[in-house]
Amino acid sequence: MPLFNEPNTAQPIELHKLTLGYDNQATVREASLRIDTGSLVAVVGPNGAGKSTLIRALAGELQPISGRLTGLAGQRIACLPQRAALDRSFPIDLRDMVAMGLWHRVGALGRFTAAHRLLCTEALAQVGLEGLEKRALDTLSGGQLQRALFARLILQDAQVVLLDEPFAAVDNRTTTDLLALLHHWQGEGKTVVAALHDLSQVHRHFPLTLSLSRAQATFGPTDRVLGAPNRTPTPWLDHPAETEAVSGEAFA
Ligand SMILES: Nc1ncnc2c1ncn2[C@@H]1O[C@H](COP(=O)(O)OP(=O)(O)OP(=O)(O)O)[C@@H](O)[C@H]1O
Repeated sequence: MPLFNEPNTAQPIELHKLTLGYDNQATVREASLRIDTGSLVAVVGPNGAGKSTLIRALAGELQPISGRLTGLAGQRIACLPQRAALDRSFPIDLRDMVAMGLWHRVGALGRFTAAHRLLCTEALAQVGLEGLEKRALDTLSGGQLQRALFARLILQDAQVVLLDEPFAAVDNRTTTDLLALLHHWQGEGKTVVAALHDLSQVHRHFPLTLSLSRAQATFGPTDRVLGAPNRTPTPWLDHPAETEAVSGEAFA
């Protein structure tokens, strides 16, 4: 059951000759593609190919070297970074951490009401953590913590959900449950983009794939981008990741 009933005003995300990188070195070069609203997209590629870089750009945390990224302005975007930066020794309980997802509703000066508390309880129940509201963060297992971070994402109720390796070092049961949540979000019309390493998981759950290799982006239906399931070697093994220098003139 959705916790919120707001109209979904999401728009397609478009990359127009988008070049991303650091210190004028292109990690993703001149990518042009369109991600329709309600898409479930895997971003794959070898280590260092630029998956996190792309997620950071979509989250608005990294400015392009050149090109444009459109369709994200005015949309609520939720991003779960890789190995989510969270100090587990911070003295708050699980409900307080999850409640941060309600920031857009409560605001800096707003009052945290009984209705907000109930939303936290419901979100925790949706990820299988009912009854653990008062638990300190440092008493949670890795899988429980990841479930809690997804409960926070539920409360963020974003139109675009960005996930950087959300299932790394997470047990199978948790992964299965959280994948179901991704499908649920897609069913609600949210756009979900997740950087992933497990290609069989991508084949099973992600209809669309954006593959990054040699700074090039290839986007389309997963079977077309990655080949048939269980194909070996992985598509990019012949082409190890590299960055390309961006000439000042070319991108002036
Ligand atoms: N803050 C930064 N400053 C400079 N270079 C960076 C920075 N962050 C990443 N890079 C470089 O950009 C390239 C892409 O990194 P990125 O983290 O996006 O790759 P990735 O595909 O997510 O890798 P992995 O699968 O290992 O997480 C790498 O060469 C990396 O060293």
